[in-house]
Amino acid sequence: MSQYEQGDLFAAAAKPAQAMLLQDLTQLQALLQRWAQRRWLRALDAQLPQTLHQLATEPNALVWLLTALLCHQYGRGHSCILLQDLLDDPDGLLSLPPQNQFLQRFSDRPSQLLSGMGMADYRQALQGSRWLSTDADAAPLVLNDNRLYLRRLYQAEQLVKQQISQRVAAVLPLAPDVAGQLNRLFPATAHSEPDWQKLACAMALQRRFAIITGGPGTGKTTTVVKLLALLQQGAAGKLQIKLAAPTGKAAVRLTESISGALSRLPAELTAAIPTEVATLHRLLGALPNRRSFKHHSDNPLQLDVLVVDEASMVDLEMMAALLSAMPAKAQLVLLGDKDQLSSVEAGSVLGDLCRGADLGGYSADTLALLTPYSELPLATWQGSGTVLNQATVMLRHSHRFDAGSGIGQLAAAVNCGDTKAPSLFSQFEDITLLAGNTPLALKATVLAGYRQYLQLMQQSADNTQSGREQWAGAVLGSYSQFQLLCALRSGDWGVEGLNLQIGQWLSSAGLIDARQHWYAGRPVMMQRNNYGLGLMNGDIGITLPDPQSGQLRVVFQLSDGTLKWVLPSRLTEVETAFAITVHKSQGSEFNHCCLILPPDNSPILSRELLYTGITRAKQNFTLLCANPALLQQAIARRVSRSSGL
Ligand SMILES: Nc1ncnc2c1ncn2[C@@H]1O[C@H](COP(=O)(O)OP(=O)(O)OP(=O)(O)O)[C@@H](O)[C@H]1O
Repeated sequence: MSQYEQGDLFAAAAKPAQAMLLQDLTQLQALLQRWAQRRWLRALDAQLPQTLHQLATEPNALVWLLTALLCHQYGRGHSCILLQDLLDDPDGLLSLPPQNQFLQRFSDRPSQLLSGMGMADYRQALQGSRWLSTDADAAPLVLNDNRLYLRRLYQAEQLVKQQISQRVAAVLPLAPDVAGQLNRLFPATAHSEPDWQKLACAMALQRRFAIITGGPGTGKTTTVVKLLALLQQGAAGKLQIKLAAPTGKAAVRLTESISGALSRLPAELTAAIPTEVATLHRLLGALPNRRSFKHHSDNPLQLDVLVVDEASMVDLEMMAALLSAMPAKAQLVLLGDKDQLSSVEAGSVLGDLCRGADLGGYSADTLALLTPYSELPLATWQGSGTVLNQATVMLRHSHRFDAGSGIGQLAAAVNCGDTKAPSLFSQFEDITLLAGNTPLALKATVLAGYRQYLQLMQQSADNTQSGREQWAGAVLGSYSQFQLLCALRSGDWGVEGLNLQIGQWLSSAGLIDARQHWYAGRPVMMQRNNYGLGLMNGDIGITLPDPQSGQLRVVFQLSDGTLKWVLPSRLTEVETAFAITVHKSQGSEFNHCCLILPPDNSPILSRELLYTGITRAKQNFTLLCANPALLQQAIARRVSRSSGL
């Protein structure tokens, strides 16, 4: 009999009923089922302890509970549970009860169940468990420094740490005339700040791993193109350079922006730089129905330099797969905006890697690498930053948004937690706040936003191949002018409710006929990667009547710019995309973005969510918000994901 069953663990517990529950597996299982029925946990979370128990019996109910909670946290994007956080604020950490139920009173909240527990209780329970990995035994849980992991995630985190440390340790030699070349590509300016683009280039030239982070329009692509030109010039032969992005949509965007950046450089510098961008899954060679890839440490990628854009969307396991497939001598450059929401899957890798990047935190050695290329002294950026700070440069000046741009000002104010940000709406024309009567305002906004592409769709295309492609391309282009974003998935204010409502409004306006599940004009978003079709999670297509056959097809734009026509019946995992979550909008930009916030407070409303939503807009941003007080609360709230990076 374990100590739990003897009851001494709960001797000091204030709530005997909860203590009983943690001594009795049957009662605990019933509790997990109850939480799953309330949709507090996924069925998978409640089931995992049972599945593990069948493989290796575990009599301790506390271990069962921690395992189910760990799986729940993994589903919410956390790589691990910090046991101290679980002790301090279980309900807040676990978001149980969840966002839409948190105002109700429940007597079986985690805080009540776990009250009276201490760190020693957790450690004692876990260390006695067969589910905990030891040096000799690869079990499913890992306890490291009071962080509890699923072993897969722990291994991925270790691999990322180890690989990056190794890559950052080496300093690569520079070509003799690199200072002159950098000066030609980055002419001196009268700015009072160092030229961070030039310094990012100087840093990445000398490292096998570098991160160039910055907000929208800060010149990440411009800088990386110059970097690639310099690397190629300094190389003995032609370099194998590859470009990648986490989603198809992000790949299309990078292709466009790389082509734009190349056109601004002299042709002799750009000849060897590719414009073709692969998704990470394709680059690594995803294997059907498997987590592993064709390329890994024993079969590395064949390349000299890899640039990965939109790195904030790369989750921990993908980053581990990518790093292990990198040839030891090759250079990896990550581009991304560290302040955006993290990946949908577990991990907040870019955010974690860039922690402290705002301050520089450069060691004397790193400053010695950068100083020869800076017109201004860099002493204020010296510090005792992490190993990763030594490979990271943050671009700080947006060249896309000038001082007259409300989008740029609003994004910056939200990002630094300035609660006066809402006052900017009255000062700029490109940002609009619609507070108060939200349904009416929403209806007017989406009808105006989606009318144009639907009317274009109704103009028939000619029957020729080129006529069909031109028409479909124009409809897709027109769709991307406007997008409604929301914070939640379920409920009236989530994607589910909003898509239904918008479908009805557009039908009443005669713009679509939504009586069938598939109808002309229905925009859909892929919810999973479909390698057979070459479509990735997050890709948006539009259902169109094929002018040649008259049948409905869903048309997607691929990363090389071509269109793919797919039979609707082949698309099983798609959702209507009149409204999409901010999470799913990452990697995309729209001329006009409208973000709608729910009327009630919710932990999901955060600074990162607002910032990511605002920065999806290129020309106009509208915020629909029934309760403006929520805006202040969202700006003040930060997302934090547990990880050991
Ligand atoms: N140093 C600079 N001086 C003037 N204009 C610049 C400079 N750097 C970049 N730009 C311009 O700013 C715009 C945005 O640059 P770029 O696309 O490189 O930024 P980005 O950070 O990659 O943007 P995104 O947020 O879309 O990823 C481009 O029009 C580019 O020409």
